Amino acid sequence: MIEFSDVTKQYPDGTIAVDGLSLTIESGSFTVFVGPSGCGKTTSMRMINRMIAPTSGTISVDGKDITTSNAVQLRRGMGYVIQSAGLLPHRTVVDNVATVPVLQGVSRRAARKSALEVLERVGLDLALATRYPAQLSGGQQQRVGVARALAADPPILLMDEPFSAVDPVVREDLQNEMQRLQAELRKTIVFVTHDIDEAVKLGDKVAVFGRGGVLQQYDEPQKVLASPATDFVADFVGRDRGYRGLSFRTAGHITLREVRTATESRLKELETRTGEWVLVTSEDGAPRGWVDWNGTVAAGGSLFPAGGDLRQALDSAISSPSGIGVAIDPQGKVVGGIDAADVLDQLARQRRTERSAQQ
Ligand SMILES: Nc1ncnc2c1ncn2[C@@H]1O[C@H](COP(=O)(O)OP(=O)(O)OP(=O)(O)O)[C@@H](O)[C@H]1O
Repeated sequence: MIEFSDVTKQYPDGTIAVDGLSLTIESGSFTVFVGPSGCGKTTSMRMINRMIAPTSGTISVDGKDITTSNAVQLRRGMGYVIQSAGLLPHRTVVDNVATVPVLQGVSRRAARKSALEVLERVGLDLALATRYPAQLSGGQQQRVGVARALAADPPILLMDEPFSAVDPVVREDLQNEMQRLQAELRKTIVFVTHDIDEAVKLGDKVAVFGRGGVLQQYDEPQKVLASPATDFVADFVGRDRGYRGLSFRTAGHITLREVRTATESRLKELETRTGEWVLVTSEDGAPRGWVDWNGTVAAGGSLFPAGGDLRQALDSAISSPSGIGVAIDPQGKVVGGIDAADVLDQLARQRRTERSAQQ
């Protein structure tokens, strides 16, 4: 457990970066510090591993005031990942990951062996292990950065905007990987971002910081979206918060619609009525796109993993040229369709149930 008690940081030039922060971070939880630039997220995070000292207040880890531990010792229990990955340019990937264990006295051979295991765990192709950082893409470098932070198996992981510098597709991959890893490892993670979407996706809890380093709200992400504590939070989470909130609601109860399908090889024989769309699939049932009643082929929209959330369901419907979202099973085969009205009905039903449970 990490505990901030009335922590303030004022820099020598008078800037108050963090103002009276009190916050408890449970062990094994994924906590995201989010807020606009300059609101004290990084300063707060760096006070946890004593890279920055508070002006007043105390921070404790597992009940122990961190100023009573040796800073080097303290940092051994905390992996640290930064935006630029921060890899050593003249060391290979595997040696970058092995660095900290070697410094801690593990033999080079044993450290390399476990470095390869960690690299595999973060989803890096092991063929890249003998490359130098400059020979990797930004996304691959970030995976190595995460592997390096995990190499000494620290209970706490501090991550400062780790995925900000990569493109949105790679970023989503890295976020998914992080969720998978955390389900496996259950570290205490503190993650800084200015992206509210990233925060609500990854966080068990989200701490929204405002101007002057004042904590505005510390809550589960769905609560931050549904009931912003201040105007600042409402403004920061933005107009799409209703749509974002759908990602916390299951679409598992929606009955899928039947969708007319045709394999690519049978397209020529297809007869359709006006207004009818047919979903084109591969021979093994994976969706390929849609064809309309004139025989015009259109690319498909996003796919809805059956049993997923309402946001995925709605997005699949509204991004589909036919208006019908395509639901797929874990093998990627089409299992049915979903339209936007089904999603809105389900939302209304869930809300009614919640309201009657509250009464
Ligand atoms: N060494 C320093 N000296 C003086 N002021 C500083 C110093 N480091 C940060 N600040 C100021 O403290 C405030 C908080 O900065 P901090 O980096 O913690 O914010 P942040 O929320 O992490 O921002 P960003 O998302 O831009 O990194 C800002 O006003 C910043 O300019």
